[in-house]
Amino acid sequence: MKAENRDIDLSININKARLLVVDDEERLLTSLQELLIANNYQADIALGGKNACVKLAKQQYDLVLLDLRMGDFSGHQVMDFMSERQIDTATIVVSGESSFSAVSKALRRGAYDYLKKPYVPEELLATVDNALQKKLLEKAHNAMQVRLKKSEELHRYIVNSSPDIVFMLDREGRFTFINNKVESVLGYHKRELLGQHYGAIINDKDVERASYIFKDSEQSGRTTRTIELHLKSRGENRAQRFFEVTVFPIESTAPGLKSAPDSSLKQLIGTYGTARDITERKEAEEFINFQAYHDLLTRLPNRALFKDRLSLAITHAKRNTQGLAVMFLDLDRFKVVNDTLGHAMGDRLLQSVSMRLENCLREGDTLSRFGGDEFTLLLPDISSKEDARKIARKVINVLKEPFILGEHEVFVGVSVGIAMYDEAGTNVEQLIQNADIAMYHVKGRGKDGYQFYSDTMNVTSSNRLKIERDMRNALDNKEFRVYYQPQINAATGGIIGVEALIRWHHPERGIIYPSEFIPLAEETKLIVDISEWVLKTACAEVKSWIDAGHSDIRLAVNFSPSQVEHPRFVNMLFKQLKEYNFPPENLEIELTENVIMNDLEHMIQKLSKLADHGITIAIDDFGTGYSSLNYLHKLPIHTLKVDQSFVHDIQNADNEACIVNAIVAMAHGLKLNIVAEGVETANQLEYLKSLGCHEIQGFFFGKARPADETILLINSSAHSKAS
Ligand SMILES: Nc1nc2c(ncn2[C@@H]2O[C@@H]3COP(=O)(O)O[C@H]4[C@@H](O)[C@H](n5cnc6c(=O)[nH]c(N)nc65)O[C@@H]4COP(=O)(O)O[C@H]3[C@H]2O)c(=O)[nH]1
Repeated sequence: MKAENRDIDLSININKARLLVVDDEERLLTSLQELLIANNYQADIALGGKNACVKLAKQQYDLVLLDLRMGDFSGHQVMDFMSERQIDTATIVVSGESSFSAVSKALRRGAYDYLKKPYVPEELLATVDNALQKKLLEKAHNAMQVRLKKSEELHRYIVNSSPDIVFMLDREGRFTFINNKVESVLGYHKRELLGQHYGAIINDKDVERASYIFKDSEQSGRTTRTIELHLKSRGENRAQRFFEVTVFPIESTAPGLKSAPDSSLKQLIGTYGTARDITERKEAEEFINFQAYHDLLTRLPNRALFKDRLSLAITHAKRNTQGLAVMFLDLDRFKVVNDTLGHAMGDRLLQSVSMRLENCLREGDTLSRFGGDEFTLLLPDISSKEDARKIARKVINVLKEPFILGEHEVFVGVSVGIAMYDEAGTNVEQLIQNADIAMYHVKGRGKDGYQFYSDTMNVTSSNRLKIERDMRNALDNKEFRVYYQPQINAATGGIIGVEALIRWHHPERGIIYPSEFIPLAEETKLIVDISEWVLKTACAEVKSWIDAGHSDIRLAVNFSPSQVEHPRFVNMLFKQLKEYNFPPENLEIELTENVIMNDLEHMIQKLSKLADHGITIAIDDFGTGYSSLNYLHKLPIHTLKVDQSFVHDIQNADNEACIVNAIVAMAHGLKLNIVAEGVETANQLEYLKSLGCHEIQGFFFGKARPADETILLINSSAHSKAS
């Protein structure tokens, strides 16, 4: 209560009120002063108008009893003085003057009352009391007005400086109030919105949701409702701002609002609401969400999102008895780019690869970056292997084209493993893992290409683990053997060399061929130990044949990618040759094109060292992989081995358009030795001979055999040559 009245000047204690009596008649002055003092007022006197002005200027009075007609300075002049100086003191005119004009002049100047001399003391006292009461009320009223104004200003300030848009709507949804915030946040002037329907500022796609919430809040009574909406704004860069809008209904009984005719009845008269700009928060949330499910470099879905989509696709495929394919993609030469051109270029390459891949996919396919240079591809609704094959080829071809990174032109290949639902798995993990296994089979041969997962790749991980364990033991248990396939001089039919091919004599499964375990050995890096063993064994066995008189016999050995990529590859090889005293010129190492292209610069150095020591180098499976002429002349290569798929294409001796023609012609042009692999028929042999291909390998002359059988063959070949 005290606080409330603080602004009201209640200084007029009527009994203690300070009065000024002004008259030019001294006697009258003192009698009036005495009367007032006797009635508990404080009363000063001023003799004449001028004296009154001096006193009024110095002292604040609650009431002036003022004579009008005074010689020096009239009562009217005193009143003018008061109004000029804004001296807000109540005035009662006590005068003998009773002309209408004098009285009305005094009242016009703000006199409270008029008392004609001579007056009755009671009448004067009553008039004084009355004027003081009136002045007190007036003061209280003024103070209340000031407080009200301040309070209104404060509320206006609070509402307008709210961080939110604050608004009120009438029952029809038209703005009846909106704060200034709407101008800075949405760019509207509030005048243009008042009277407009709220729908005018709601983004079209949100209008329906909004109408539900606004209606609902009216219908359900008191409930506060919150909704997130896009509001339309002025200026293009703000077009997509997001707001959290909270609304609740206003009832007729709400404080400060006009009551309904029947005030006992609560009626809804509109809606009150706030709209908070949550664009930044939304964007941050979206970014966090995006980050959780995407790879930030390529902006592709990440592993988690891929698995999620695959899981949905599997459910869909099950329900609709449809197929789907999962592809596991691994870039073949990414490491080289990253190591030689730096990570920034590596990143650019990954971005370009993603873009190319995305461009060859359909809507509904999911491409994800699985990590590093690995990508996975989900192709829903694929029912035939043929369709999957087409896409795999497309993917391979699209990445075969060179990538321009700054001033560099780089080539990357891709190895693609494919797992078809439900043949290669029925759940997310199986399909991804089997596509990965299939990809390793492609990698194992060091070439870009694709391969479908098949059961022979050893389906389950427990199976993989078993093979891995068995493979580790196989070396200790001496279960590996080196078989030798003869390489024949087509003109003479004599054996000029042998290719060492590993076989695994598994105690339970019998002979296992390299295609079944080499990829896993490559994946687990066991290949290094196995290859070392093959080289040692073959060197030892073939050396014994050389020592037995077959001094020209050539030993061709396959080298795996991880073996060749090893930094000490050259030294290790020399060490082994030395250990078995194996003549380097009798050794030919077989590498696939992609092994070479994986790290061309280092490969040039490494192979040059080998060639300097007399070791010959053959490109295996020529024509299936990278097939770029560009590198051939940079490398010390001696032999091209035509891949057996091209040899199989030779149907008869007048076959004209086959690829073999081109490869042989090219090898001749580059003065390279050429070995045709996989020769199975006389027709093929004849045709190759006619092209000038003089070294032949294939079942036509014999499969790979154990060492003891091979030396017999060599002996007999040498014998027939001699005879
Ligand atoms: N259909 C048909 N096939 C023929 C014919 N002539 C030869 N072959 C087979 O073709 C493959 C030729 O070897 P490759 O291309 O180097 O391909 C080899 C090679 O890349 C890899 N490999 C074999 N031994 C080793 C090894 O000791 N170390 C490494 N790193 N890889 C090896 O495994 C692959 C497969 O070896 P194999 O199963 O022994 O299969 C051998 C051979 O048995 C023919 O007339 N018709």
